[in-house]
Amino acid sequence: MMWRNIARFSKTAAAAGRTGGSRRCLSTAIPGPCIVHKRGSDILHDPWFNKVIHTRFDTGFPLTERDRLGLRGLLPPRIISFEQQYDRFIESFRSLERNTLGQPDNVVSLAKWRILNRLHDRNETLYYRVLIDNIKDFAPIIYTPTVGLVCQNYSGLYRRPRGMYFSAKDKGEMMSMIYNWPAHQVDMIVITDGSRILGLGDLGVQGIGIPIGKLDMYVAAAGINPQRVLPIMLDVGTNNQKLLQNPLYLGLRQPRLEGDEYLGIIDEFMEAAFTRWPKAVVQFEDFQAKWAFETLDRYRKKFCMFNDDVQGTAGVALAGLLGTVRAQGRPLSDFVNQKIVVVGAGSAGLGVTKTAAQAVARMAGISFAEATKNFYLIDKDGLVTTERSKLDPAVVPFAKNPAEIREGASIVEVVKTVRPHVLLGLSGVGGIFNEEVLKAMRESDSCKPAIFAMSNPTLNAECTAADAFKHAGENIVFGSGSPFENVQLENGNVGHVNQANNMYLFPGIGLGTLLSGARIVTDGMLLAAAECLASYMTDEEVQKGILYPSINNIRHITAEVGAAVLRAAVSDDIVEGHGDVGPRDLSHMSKEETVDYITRNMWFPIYSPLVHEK
Ligand SMILES: NC(=O)c1ccc[n+]([C@@H]2O[C@H](COP(=O)([O-])OP(=O)(O)OC[C@H]3O[C@@H](n4cnc5c(N)ncnc54)[C@H](O)[C@@H]3O)[C@@H](O)[C@H]2O)c1
Ligand SMILES: O=C(O)C[C@H](O)C(=O)O
Ligand SMILES: [Mg+2]
Repeated sequence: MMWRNIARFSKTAAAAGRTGGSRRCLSTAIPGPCIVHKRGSDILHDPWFNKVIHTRFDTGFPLTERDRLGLRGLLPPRIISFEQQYDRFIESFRSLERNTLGQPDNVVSLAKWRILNRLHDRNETLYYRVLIDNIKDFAPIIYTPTVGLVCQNYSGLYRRPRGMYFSAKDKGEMMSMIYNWPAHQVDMIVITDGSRILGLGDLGVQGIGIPIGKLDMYVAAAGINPQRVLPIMLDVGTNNQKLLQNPLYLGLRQPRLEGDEYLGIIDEFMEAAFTRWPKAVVQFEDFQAKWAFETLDRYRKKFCMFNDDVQGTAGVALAGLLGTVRAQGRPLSDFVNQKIVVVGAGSAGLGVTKTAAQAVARMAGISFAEATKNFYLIDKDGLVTTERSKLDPAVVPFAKNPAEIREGASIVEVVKTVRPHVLLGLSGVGGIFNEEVLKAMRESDSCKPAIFAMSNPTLNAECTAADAFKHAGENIVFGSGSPFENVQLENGNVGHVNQANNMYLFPGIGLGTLLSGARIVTDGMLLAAAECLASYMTDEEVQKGILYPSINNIRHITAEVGAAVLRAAVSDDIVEGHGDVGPRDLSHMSKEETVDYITRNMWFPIYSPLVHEK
């Protein structure tokens, strides 16, 4: 049963195999050799080359390889295949599930994270293979929601260093420090300063779990070679008093740097990273809103970077919003008439609202100011109106006339007055879409009201899926940032849960950018990614309330998104090519050829014969 899964993916491996000479350990149907500069026990301690499963000593090194690499005698004689190792790991995972039945959710989630992390530490090939083949089961462990718990308990969990740390104490040293990273080539960097980890707030240096989890998704979804990813923690201090007082806290014990001092640290890191790896793509992740916007503005024309919370989330939400129009059985052009209430005006909420209003402006051929008419923005002080003092300039276009609804109106007041088609939460406040709010959505002007509770992790979701269907009605469309089970409805139907998470876009944005060799990430590339996701589902699926593909198809959707991003980069005339594939080659590729090019460049985990070279 388990093995059938692998066989299916082996076909993908074959399809993804012919990638030219630029990568040494690429997957092929018959795997080519992998050059290794180590021998003997050094190989066994390197998770990239190691073929030993972590829970037992069963080893995948054949005898010839043991001879070649000086391993003979260092391992017990029995040899088992990759497939047997795979099955053994899954068996031990399932037995852990059985043994922890009935224990508290947090305990079970962390136990599952530990067993996967141990495999990650010991044998990357097997780790990524089980992750790819079982992405639906394992994404909630290595990514949202468990990754939040891991960050909260970070000091006691990580057994091996992973990623790089640049702290305020490293000022002036970063250009040389960056050369301490052992890999010669880096393709994808995910960086955080730990200031807004999911909806959990400032977790300081413990936020490193987020770049690690995002990069695991890059490997699983986009086939980025795991030897070429780099998680980064910029430690500029923390304002979390509990952490500052915790003797076990591993980060700098000082309040966060602000102003020019803060920017000086990030500037120095960016210069260092792009000096060593000029072709890398940098993803900013989980920065508090003011720095998310400021750094995006500061770097987006200068470096190849994007902010996932602002831009990735906006694209996924826009695809979801367009999907809700289709779910109502209305033409897409009706999007311009949808009334949308967004709760949360931070990096994600504002990014979504702005992008959706831009889409309305484009579709209706009206100005951005006119397009903001149907959007209502609510933050911690309630509805934003022009009466609000000290309005953030980015919020100004969305501020309502207080004569229409009062300044600071609550969510329920706004929902009752506006009767919106969509209620979308990016507030980080768990349960804020309470029974009263959800019941008010029954009076929506839409025949299929949409509720998006996009905050992470699960406890921070604005409502649960079950509550949404129970209180707002069985005809709603539902999306959440963290996974929930589908809901069995009283009318006999299934209430479908969509995971409205930026994981559907960031891997394709990163991969398409990388393989195009684009100098920067343009609005056109981001829009192409969102449009690709929006058109991915069939009308039939959308009518059932299924707005996004199953996570089991994440590699396929990522290839499509990556191709759309690449083609938009070609249209924007900013591509420099990748490896042997130049800008002219890219511009001559048809849509299908681009998808094929992207797919062939996805790394796939299989054991390669190791050949020693001095
Ligand atoms: N699903 C996804 O793909 C995705 C992507 C990005 C962010 N998120 C989630 O969105 C949440 C917010 O992220 P962010 O970066 O925008 O954070 P942020 O801190 O920048 O913004 C939070 C916003 O919520 C508002 N808010 C706080 N309490 C509120 C309340 N009681 N009522 C109404 N509004 C309130 C704040 O005023 C602020 O405008 C987090 O939980 C994050 O995990 C999800
Ligand atoms: O990390 C996620 O799951 C999505 C998003 O980037 C977030 O910050 O919540
Ligand atoms: Mg994020």
